Amino acid sequence: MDTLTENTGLYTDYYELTMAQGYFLSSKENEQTVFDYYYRTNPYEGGYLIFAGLQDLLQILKNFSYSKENIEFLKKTGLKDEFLEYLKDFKFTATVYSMKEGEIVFPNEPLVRVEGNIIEAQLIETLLLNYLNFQSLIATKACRIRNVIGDKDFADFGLRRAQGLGGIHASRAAVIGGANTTSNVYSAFNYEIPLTGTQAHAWIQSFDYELEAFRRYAEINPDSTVLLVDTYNTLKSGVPNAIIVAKELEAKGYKMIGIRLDSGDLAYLSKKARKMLNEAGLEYVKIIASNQLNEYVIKSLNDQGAQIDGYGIGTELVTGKDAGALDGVYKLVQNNGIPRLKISENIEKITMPGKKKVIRYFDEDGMFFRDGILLENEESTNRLFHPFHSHKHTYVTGFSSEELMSKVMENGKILIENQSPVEINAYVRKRFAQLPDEHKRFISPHIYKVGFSENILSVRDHILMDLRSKIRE
Ligand SMILES: Nc1ncnc2c1ncn2[C@@H]1O[C@H](COP(=O)(O)OP(=O)(O)OP(=O)(O)O)[C@@H](O)[C@H]1O
Ligand SMILES: O=P(O)(O)OC[C@H]1O[C@H](OP(=O)(O)OP(=O)(O)O)[C@H](O)[C@@H]1O
Ligand SMILES: O=C(O)c1cccnc1
Repeated sequence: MDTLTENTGLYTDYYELTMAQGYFLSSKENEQTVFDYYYRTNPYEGGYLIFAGLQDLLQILKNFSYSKENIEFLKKTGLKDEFLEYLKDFKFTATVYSMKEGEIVFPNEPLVRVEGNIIEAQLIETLLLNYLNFQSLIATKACRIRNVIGDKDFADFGLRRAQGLGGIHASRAAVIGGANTTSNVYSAFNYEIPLTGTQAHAWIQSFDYELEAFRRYAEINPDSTVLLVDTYNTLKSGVPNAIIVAKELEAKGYKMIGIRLDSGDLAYLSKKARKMLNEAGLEYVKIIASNQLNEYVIKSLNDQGAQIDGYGIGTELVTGKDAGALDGVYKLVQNNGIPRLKISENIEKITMPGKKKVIRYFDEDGMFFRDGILLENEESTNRLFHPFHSHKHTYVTGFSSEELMSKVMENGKILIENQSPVEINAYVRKRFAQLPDEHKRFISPHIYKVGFSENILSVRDHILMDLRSKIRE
């Protein structure tokens, strides 16, 4: 499910429409085209990406069409009647191949391949990038955070600081990457995510006494009480009052869930609060921390021996700080059966032509070893090569392997089962356990190697030679 359910064809940049019109008026509308989606640089200076956003994307592609009002609007923008007539009955019917949502992926490998007529494949560029780039960025941030949180609770608190409506997708992606719950009611409803909530300072401020505010909250929510203890003085007022209320709950047969620390030195305060709670026989009361947290602060809190059982994380999670955006791109790699490429001044930006498949090779312990990019019709390869330095290569004969992309949409029909973000996260966890630790570290992670088959490089080099000779002519 998603927020946009019908006539989603305007979710695009205008140049996609002007190109589509151009293809149509040049009688190219039946040309069969292949586009690849991939990205070039891991966000957060990290060593991997969690691929996310696929299910939302497929849903919106199913509804990629134009209403009467849409067509009237497009007419005013200057698009021609003949093309608008074509758009009136437009439906997205291309075939889509993709990595599984939640797959751990690496730069320069195709994550999604779209095969269709040139108009439909072109028109969805912006939408595909908008969905996959953002959710993958946030899922990756969440995975990095989960990596330092271990098995403790991790709630997404981000909606208030998210980039507008992006917050709805951010909460979904946060759970795919590793958050257990969200405070975002809309996303919880839309995507079946477990919902949690404590209370803000306003609740406590609205009463004359902190104790009165705590008591009232516990009376109304006896089996889900988490008390925010830092409104006046965490150790002198908040924690002692929370202990009184926890004891009162105990007398009524309930167990208070926890307290929340939202300012100050979280290591110091959590240790002191733990001691006070334990001395009162409240070992079961959890300490939740929030306040501008990220993977680095949490790692430092771990190093300091902080006594924190769960985290609420907002701003840094849902804005993908400090990456801002994922540089995913969507490039034409084949037209009417002919592999195509794009040359660039920047050698890294030369595209890989043709229909390709991605094979993951595993070492004898089942850990990721290499990813290989082969031509789609290649059965296997013995060696994987660096894209530009052919002396750098690896033998992959004898390694167990898995093909990573499969068909997920055909003729407007979604071919995969709908999964909740929590279910997708189960796959992330399974795969993350197979990623060697050296790719997970925050500082200078080891680069995971993605190699190419000899055949694919030879196709590329032939086209390059051909293009260069044309430029010289
Ligand atoms: N022991 C600690 N070690 C490392 N970082 C910490 C520790 N305790 C808190 N932090 C982090 O330091 C930052 C403190 O920020 P800041 O000074 O703005 O908060 P505050 O003054 O305690 O609270 P606020 O401004 O929200 O009332 C937060 O990002 C917090 O997560
Ligand atoms: O810090 P984040 O990771 O974004 O987590 C969300 C923050 O939102 C709430 O604060 P609020 O909006 O009341 O502002 P505050 O920072 O003044 O507490 C909550 O108490 C967290 O501190
Ligand atoms: O439930 C909470 O405690 C919460 C939710 C959003 C932001 N800050 C806190």
